[in-house]
Amino acid sequence: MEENIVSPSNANEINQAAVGEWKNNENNISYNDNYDQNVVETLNNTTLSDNSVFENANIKTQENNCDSSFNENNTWVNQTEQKSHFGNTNNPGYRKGQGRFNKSNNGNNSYEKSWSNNSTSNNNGRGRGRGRGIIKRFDEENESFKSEYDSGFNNQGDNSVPSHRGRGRGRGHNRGRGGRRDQSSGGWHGNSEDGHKKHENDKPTIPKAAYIPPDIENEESISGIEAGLNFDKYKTIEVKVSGTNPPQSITSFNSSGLSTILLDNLSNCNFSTPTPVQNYAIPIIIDGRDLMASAQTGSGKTAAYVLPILHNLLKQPLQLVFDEHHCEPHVVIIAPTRELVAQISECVWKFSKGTDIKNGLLYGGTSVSYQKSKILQRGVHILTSTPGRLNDFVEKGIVTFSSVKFFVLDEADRMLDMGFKPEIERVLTHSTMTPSESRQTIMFSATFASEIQHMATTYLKPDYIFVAVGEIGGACKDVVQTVIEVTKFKKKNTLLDEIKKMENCQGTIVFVERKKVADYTAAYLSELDYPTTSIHGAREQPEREQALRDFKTNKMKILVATAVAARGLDIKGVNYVVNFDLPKTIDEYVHRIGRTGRLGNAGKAISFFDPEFDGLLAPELIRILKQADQEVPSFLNDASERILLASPATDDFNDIRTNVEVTSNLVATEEEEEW
Ligand SMILES: Nc1ncnc2c1ncn2[C@@H]1O[C@H](COP(=O)(O)OP(=O)(O)OP(=O)(O)O)[C@@H](O)[C@H]1O
Repeated sequence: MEENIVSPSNANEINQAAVGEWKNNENNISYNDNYDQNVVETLNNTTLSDNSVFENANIKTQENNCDSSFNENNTWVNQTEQKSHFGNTNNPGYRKGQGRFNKSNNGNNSYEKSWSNNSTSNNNGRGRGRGRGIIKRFDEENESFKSEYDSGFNNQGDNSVPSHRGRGRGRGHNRGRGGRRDQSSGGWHGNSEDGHKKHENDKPTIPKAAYIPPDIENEESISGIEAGLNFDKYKTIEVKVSGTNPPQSITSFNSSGLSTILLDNLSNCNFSTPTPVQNYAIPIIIDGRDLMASAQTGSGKTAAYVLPILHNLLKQPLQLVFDEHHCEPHVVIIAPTRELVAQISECVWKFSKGTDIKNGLLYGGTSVSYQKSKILQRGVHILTSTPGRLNDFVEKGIVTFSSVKFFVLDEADRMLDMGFKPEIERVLTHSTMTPSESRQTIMFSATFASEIQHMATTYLKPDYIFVAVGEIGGACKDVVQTVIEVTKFKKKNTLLDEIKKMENCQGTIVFVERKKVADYTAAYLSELDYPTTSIHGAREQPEREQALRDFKTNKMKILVATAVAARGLDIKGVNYVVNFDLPKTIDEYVHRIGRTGRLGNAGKAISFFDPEFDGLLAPELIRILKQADQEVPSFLNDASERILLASPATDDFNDIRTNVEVTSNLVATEEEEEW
């Protein structure tokens, strides 16, 4: 099928779904969230699949399914299931909902005032219906397809996000404002009449647009965060190294032995002093050892593996292996989200500048044919990818692994948890993959639960080195953490209060659990004149990237995000992280609040704790607060006591191996070295 190419310039024109249930009683706008907490766990246990199917599929949307019976054989579902490697459909996640509408975003990628109860804005869309059925939906947080138990309908005219329909009939709960926002009139257009007719008559087929992301413009556009006042405090963090004969750590880039061209690039990027994780990881990787490393968020883990890998490639140049049909990268880096893959690839780009090293990237939501032609045009030494897209290319024989010398898992614990593990296993057990003895396997994360470490050892050589900078899974101490007790119905007002208290809300990320709450919250804040955008898995890729760009360039002050933005994203000037909804796991909390307070800069995290829903997190939250020398509010202690009565706290952990040598603070000081 021909791809419908969308370039960044017209990316904004794609509409996106925003779902939620609104009540607008004149001046009192409220949101009715029928969120069933229990379904989240189910959703987390769903299958992995490949996002690129999107691009190969003709997606049929059903518009405004008012009072209609829904097509059970959703085209999208069928397209998905035809792909046998998308595997397990036995484990559907179910999400309950009631009638709801989709609301498209406008062309500015923001949520401008748009839904005021204004009779002149033709704001009279009606949606009724209560359909239920198991449907397949792509979940970009997990880059996977999920089956969902969904009711409700799409009250939107030309939504390019596939609609999801099960059987349905009867009355729904939407009122008014569904539909597409027409830029020409600036209002919401309820389009139930039109939509209904189209649904009955022609069921339009909307080809999936294939997006070509913009190339990196220059170093300036991807420049990293500048070191903050607390950068020097990194020196005081305890570092534990375990494993036999670890190489001596370095104390400066100049004495690291890194190639001159890398040193030049480092200096161009204003990297003057290595961070602790760089002090340790660089010599270990240069020395050819496998490595599992944990260090706090924002402490330079990416450069800690990119630099020594580049160094080794430069020291022993490897011929590019490719032809018009396939290529064999020497380095494969896998990360969980698309934006993170792009960011890592930018890091490779800036440090390999001036060398012959070829760098490619693959991620979902973008044109398959474009990415294919990019990597086959000239071959790649280093390929950075999300797992789903990589496996798609592997299945098609476009990428094989016979030449792999380095295999890197960034956010390794996430890559090895239930969600991504099958995808990673598929790569590592691929018939062409070089055996672990013939490659270096490298894993990094700020969090590394011991069960994940156990799993990870399967892929590492037995003599791998383990480096722990500070407490594994600990929060960055430069983030001041505040926890506020608030019930779910008061969160919206509390958020507003907190934003008003900020001197300047520029650089605020608000994390929510659900995509529709992300859209609702972004719309709500925009309505109150706080320029806000959102990033989540139901947004089209161009919109996601535009949202990030708008936030990075301060066009938007606030970014409302789901888990897609929790890990790895390195954005300058993030001053606040607000956990509007707390995540389900403490590791996720650590990653989220780590979007601020990076590289020695100060940051602030505010979390809304709803005792009804967040109680289970209380003991771990207290542990993290204490570890980071933060105040523990009494309500949290109370909540924790209730939980601990049921289950005792877990111990701290380190390297899971008990039979290896452990060295603490192995780093030589500058003085020692000079001496
Ligand atoms: N030695 C250094 N000197 C100056 N800047 C650095 C140095 N190391 C890393 N940085 C910058 O610090 C920022 C954080 O780095 P990076 O994103 O690699 O952190 P991380 O540890 O991977 O964080 P996370 O756990 O959130 O993924 C980036 O902007 C990077 O360019």
